[in-house]
Amino acid sequence: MKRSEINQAIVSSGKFFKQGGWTLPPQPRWDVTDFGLGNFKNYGLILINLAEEAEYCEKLMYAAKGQTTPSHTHKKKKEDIICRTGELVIRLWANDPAHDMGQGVFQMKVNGEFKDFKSGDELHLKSGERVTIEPGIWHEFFPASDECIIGEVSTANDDLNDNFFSDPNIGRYAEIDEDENPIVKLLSDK
Ligand SMILES: O=C[C@@H](O)[C@@H](O)[C@H](O)CO
Repeated sequence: MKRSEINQAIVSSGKFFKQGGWTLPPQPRWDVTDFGLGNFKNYGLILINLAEEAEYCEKLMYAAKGQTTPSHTHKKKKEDIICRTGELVIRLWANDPAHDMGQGVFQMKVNGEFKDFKSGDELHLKSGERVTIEPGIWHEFFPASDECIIGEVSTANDDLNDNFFSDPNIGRYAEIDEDENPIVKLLSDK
């Protein structure tokens, strides 16, 4: 992923956050990723780590229509994914969709109430709605609206060691082609 694309993503998502009244903290901890796939328009996510403590974590995220966060799971982290602005689609599986034949049946909390799901089901979250994802549940998400602000409130976050993707070609952080100077230092920058 080119540094110019990262810079542009920070500027355009920053405008959208501002427009929606989401004031960012001083020195936001930006994390912009194409999941190592080199196709940010289709596989991309912009994250800001708001709180990172040993017990809990909070993130604010942005995705534009067409950008999927590919299927993955966490072994330790339990998280609420919250649609803050726009509409978000989340696909859920009981097992790795690379191997799951759609037999898994499970329950998950949506807006605090248990609902039944089977592997591959899509959940549409409108602004203000949330889903509680238990460790071991596989999920991918993408906006149904042109742009989407997504919240995450979770137990401890460890992006280096607790993200397991279905696609073995995926890496959590982007490989960066330094075609221009960074406008901010990313979490993944040395
Ligand atoms: O589901 C998404 C989240 O867990 C993100 O916080 C994670 O960084 C995506 O790899």
